[in-house]
Amino acid sequence: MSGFQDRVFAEQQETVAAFKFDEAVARVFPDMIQRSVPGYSMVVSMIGLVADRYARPGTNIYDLGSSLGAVSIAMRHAVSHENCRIIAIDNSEAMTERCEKIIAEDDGGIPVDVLCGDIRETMIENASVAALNFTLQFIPVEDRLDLLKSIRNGLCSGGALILSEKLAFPAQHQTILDTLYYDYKRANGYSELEISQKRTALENVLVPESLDEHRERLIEAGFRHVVPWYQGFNFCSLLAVR
Ligand SMILES: Nc1ncnc2c1ncn2[C@@H]1O[C@H](C[S@+](CC[C@H]([NH3+])C(=O)[O-])CC(=O)[O-])[C@@H](O)[C@H]1O
Ligand SMILES: O=C(O)C(=O)Cc1ccccc1
Repeated sequence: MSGFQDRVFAEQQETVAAFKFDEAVARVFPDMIQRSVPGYSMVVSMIGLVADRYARPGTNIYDLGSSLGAVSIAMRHAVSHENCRIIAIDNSEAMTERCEKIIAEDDGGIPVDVLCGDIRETMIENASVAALNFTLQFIPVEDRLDLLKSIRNGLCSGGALILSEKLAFPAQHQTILDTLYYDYKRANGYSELEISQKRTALENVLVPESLDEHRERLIEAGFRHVVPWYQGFNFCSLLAVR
């Protein structure tokens, strides 16, 4: 994967525009996400492991909001079942163009289709596994339930959704976790200016919700079990089983 350093918010901007997954972000994305999401690499590789447990032969495996395809690559190396197909979808052309090339250079066994499109308009079918790895947080809150229902309806019985998100907490815990999260960013080389400009850019774009809100919505969408399996500061990952 490309080795460009994330300097997207390094220079003072007169007005900070809303965060977009454009060319500038896609170019530095591996560095940006690695330095911005505690436990990102581990979560991605664990998704491979979880996918192999829930995948069924002859089914589809969805990577929703795939960015550069890190989750698709982890899954295609970890899943051992016959005749599976991975479908990686993202609505950023800058991401899917790069993702196509990265997937083409990877030697994993399972075919991966990279599609540029909106996951809210994508038909999920014959699926045993779906991953929303830090994607649902960018979907407008009012659209989240319908998306989860469409995933649930496309999953076979016993199929799994892996949902990773930045979480919101009650005020006192939020303060503690925000402090630790900014420490994490600083420890990864981000300046105060970068931290503050990115925070502004993400306002109303990345909208975190509480663990209870996620749990309740997943149950309302028809998932039987919701199991939190990872938390690093304010980031978590849940396994929801149909
Ligand atoms: N409506 C939408 N339809 C399709 N894609 C969307 C939509 N909205 C946002 N996206 C896409 O969701 C991705 C979210 S990043 C996922 C990381 C990846 N999963 C990873 O494991 O590396 C998370 C982050 O950057 O924190 C971006 O590529 C958006 O273009
Ligand atoms: O940087 C942040 O504040 C985040 O919440 C994580 C992130 C990572 C990559 C793109 C957008 C947000």
